[in-house]
Amino acid sequence: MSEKMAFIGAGSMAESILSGILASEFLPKENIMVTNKSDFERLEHLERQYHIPYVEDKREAVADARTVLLAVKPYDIKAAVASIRDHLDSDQLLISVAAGVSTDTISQLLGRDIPVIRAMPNTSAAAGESATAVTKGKYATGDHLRTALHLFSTIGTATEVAEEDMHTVTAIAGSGPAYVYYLVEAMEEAAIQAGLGKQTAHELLVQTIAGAGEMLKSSGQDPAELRKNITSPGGTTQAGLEALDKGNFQEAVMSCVETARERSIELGKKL
Ligand SMILES: NC(=O)C1=CN([C@@H]2O[C@H](COP(=O)(O)OP(=O)(O)OC[C@H]3O[C@@H](n4cnc5c(N)ncnc54)[C@H](O)[C@@H]3O)[C@@H](O)[C@H]2O)C=CC1
Ligand SMILES: O=C(O)[C@@H]1CCC=N1
Repeated sequence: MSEKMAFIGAGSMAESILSGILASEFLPKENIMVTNKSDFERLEHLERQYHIPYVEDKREAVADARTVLLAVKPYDIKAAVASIRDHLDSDQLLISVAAGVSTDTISQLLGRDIPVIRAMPNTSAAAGESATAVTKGKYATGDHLRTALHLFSTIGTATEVAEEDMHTVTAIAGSGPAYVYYLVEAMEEAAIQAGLGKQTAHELLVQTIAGAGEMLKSSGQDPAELRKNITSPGGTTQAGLEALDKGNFQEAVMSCVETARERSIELGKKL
């Protein structure tokens, strides 16, 4: 079996993962095949951008692949699995990144004992900085799990979680980057309204977020401690945090995570 990898679905998550894989040199571009449903513009974009040959015939794409990565929307999973099911063997590994969709559901759709791993990466994979959680289905072995952990560790961190925790993981880590970007958008807007140039505001915020992330990673301090180190009594930070509290910041964020988690559960049930 070659080390080839086939992508079923050529959208933003597929692009983030494959660009991360290429940058990390986990696989050369010749070993990656990408298919899509009907949007050939996406395939042409990937070919132009990453020189990845696209394949229109799914049989051709999966026949040769050791790993098949399913990166279609949850509502397209049924059709996508149906289109590859007959071309898969039990010595191949199917990895799904679809939000909410359980490994049992995928196994049922496959109707065969193909090993399945469910993964939840995020788009920071493109920068080698995804926080990916993985869980294994009933036909997947420890070796399959290690293969998936290895693959995702080339594009960030990779952690095994229990399948029941995947909805929570999706809410905080899969969707998480979007909440950070939303915060940055709001801070940028406030700075611009106060008269700061857009570019200056943007550059300061990018480094502020990256620096805070680095402190969370490397300081050994928890977030509350790091926050307290910045908050002088009666100072600017305290004033700002009090305004956030007035706007029920914590409740809003907790409701954001809980609502995203519930949506993940719904997406899995809708199939
Ligand atoms: N975008 C993100 O940040 C993340 C997305 N995910 C999951 O990744 C999956 C894909 O999401 P996106 O890339 O954002 O969606 P997208 O809409 O950008 O891409 C999905 C692609 O799948 C293709 N497709 C649909 N049906 C197909 C079929 N039967 N065969 C082959 N290709 C087919 C579509 O043409 C499209 O290009 C979703 O299930 C999502 O839950 C997981 C983690 C993060
Ligand atoms: O919004 C979504 O449904 C997907 C799953 C996690 C991030 N994007």
